[in-house]
Amino acid sequence: MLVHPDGPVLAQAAAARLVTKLVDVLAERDEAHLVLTGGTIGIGMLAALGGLPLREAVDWSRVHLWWGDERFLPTGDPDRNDTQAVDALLRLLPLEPGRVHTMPATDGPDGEDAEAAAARYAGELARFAPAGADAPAFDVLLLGMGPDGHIASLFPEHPGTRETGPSAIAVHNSPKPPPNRISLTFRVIQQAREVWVIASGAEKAKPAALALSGTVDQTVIPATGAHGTEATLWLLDRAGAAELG
Ligand SMILES: O=C(O)[C@H](O)[C@@H](O)[C@H](O)[C@H](O)COP(=O)(O)O
Repeated sequence: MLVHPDGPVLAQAAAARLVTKLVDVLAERDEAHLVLTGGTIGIGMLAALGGLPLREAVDWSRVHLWWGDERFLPTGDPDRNDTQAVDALLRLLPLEPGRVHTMPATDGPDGEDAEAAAARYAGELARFAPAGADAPAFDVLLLGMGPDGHIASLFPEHPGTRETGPSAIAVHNSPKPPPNRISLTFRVIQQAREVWVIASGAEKAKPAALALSGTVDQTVIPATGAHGTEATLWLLDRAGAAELG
């Protein structure tokens, strides 16, 4: 766990860490798989990366971008996580369009059918999966965390937290607007090599402490289920870490 003084410093430090990590991954492998998150600090981190000249150290054309969750809205809607990511950073990067795997929108081939859209995304994940798997082993999977302890669009006590089958699911009646979303499931999140939870602010202190205590089920505090196969990193600011023992 790393604790930084405040949200802006946290965003800068996480951005610098991500650049270094991607450079390391690309030195070892032809391609890197990175999962982005929405939310204030998640997008703040991307904006910080946009301001870092060091971002040019990464060969972005070899980076696959995925999303941990998406607000199921039309393409270009300002509330979509991908729209915010493009505005904050992606428009500045020399990405390979075929490696930018946005989640479907309500004006896509499946229209408003979130189940079909989630199944379509599951198919996309499977296309890039190693033999025997149905999703890539993501090098870094970024997650914001809500004040209720949710990660991606897996909300406390919601059916999605019990889903063990598909890699991507439709989520309805989300307590955080908009009500319809698409999310990766715990199973796929937990197949990532590294999971980084990034959280800032006093309202995150309690769920962070509960999740890190290891005493609460992931169906109750979903952030408990945020872990990777090689590393799990919590990146917090002082306010977010205030209730840790
Ligand atoms: O669609 C979203 O909003 C997210 O992807 C969500 O999981 C987010 O990361 C957390 O809710 C934290 O958001 P804040 O940083 O804004 O609290």
